[in-house]
Amino acid sequence: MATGPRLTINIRVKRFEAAPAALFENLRLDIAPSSVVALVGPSGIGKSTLLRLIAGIDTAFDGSIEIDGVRAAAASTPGFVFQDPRLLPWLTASDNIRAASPGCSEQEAHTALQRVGLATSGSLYPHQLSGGMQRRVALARALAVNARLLLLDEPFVSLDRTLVGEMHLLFSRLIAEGRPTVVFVSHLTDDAARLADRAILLDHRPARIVADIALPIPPAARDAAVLGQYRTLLDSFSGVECE
Ligand SMILES: Nc1ncnc2c1ncn2[C@@H]1O[C@H](COP(=O)(O)OP(=O)(O)OP(=O)(O)O)[C@@H](O)[C@H]1O
Repeated sequence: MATGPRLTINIRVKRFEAAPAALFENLRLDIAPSSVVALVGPSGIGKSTLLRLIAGIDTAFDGSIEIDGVRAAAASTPGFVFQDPRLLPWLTASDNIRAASPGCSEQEAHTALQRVGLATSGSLYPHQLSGGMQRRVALARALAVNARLLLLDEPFVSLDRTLVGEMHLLFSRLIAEGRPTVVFVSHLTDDAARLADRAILLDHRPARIVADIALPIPPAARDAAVLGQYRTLLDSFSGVECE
């Protein structure tokens, strides 16, 4: 079975020009292959920036980030899911996927859509898709780019409760099937309790890891009692919002 890569993060300094203080200083994080890591922390702490650094989109920092030993900026592009779907309105769902992934055939785009339950929607344009379907296309697009490493920035934000539940199930299934390495940002401990096998809580400025919590029971085996325990555990460290 395919497994995701190892991430080795060693940020000596990350500072935005004109910012009074560094965002990160001496931040070290080793992420094991095929683990699912939730990045949790207050707004503005640097979670999205950390995802962009891992993705190699932002290279303006002192230190190194390696994906299976290869510098992030030179490694295979990860699958990235943004807070909003960012679909091009003039392209069909299938062509949106192909546009993000040069060399992706129609058949491969179809397979990616099939994996997110949209096998019959490839010829529809974004305005013909519901909000939840657009999120699924965005996920299919990320899978087509790189199904081994997924970086997700608040992938469930502004979805209603039913859709969030559906997306949790979809992610759990895809993660169990493909065993990718996943790093996802969320401000809700519920997302981490349901999906992650490790939660990293960031706080302070420069941001520090204030808790590194293992969530060892596989997501499929987490019943209401386990989820309750995990949420309580995560809230006790983070003080962040819980659903
Ligand atoms: N391109 C940029 N130029 C200057 N400052 C930036 C830039 N991107 C982010 N920042 C600043 O870096 C800090 C961290 O931003 P980031 O978006 O990474 O935080 P976050 O933890 O993801 O926040 P949120 O949960 O609100 O999305 C913020 O103070 C933000 O203003």
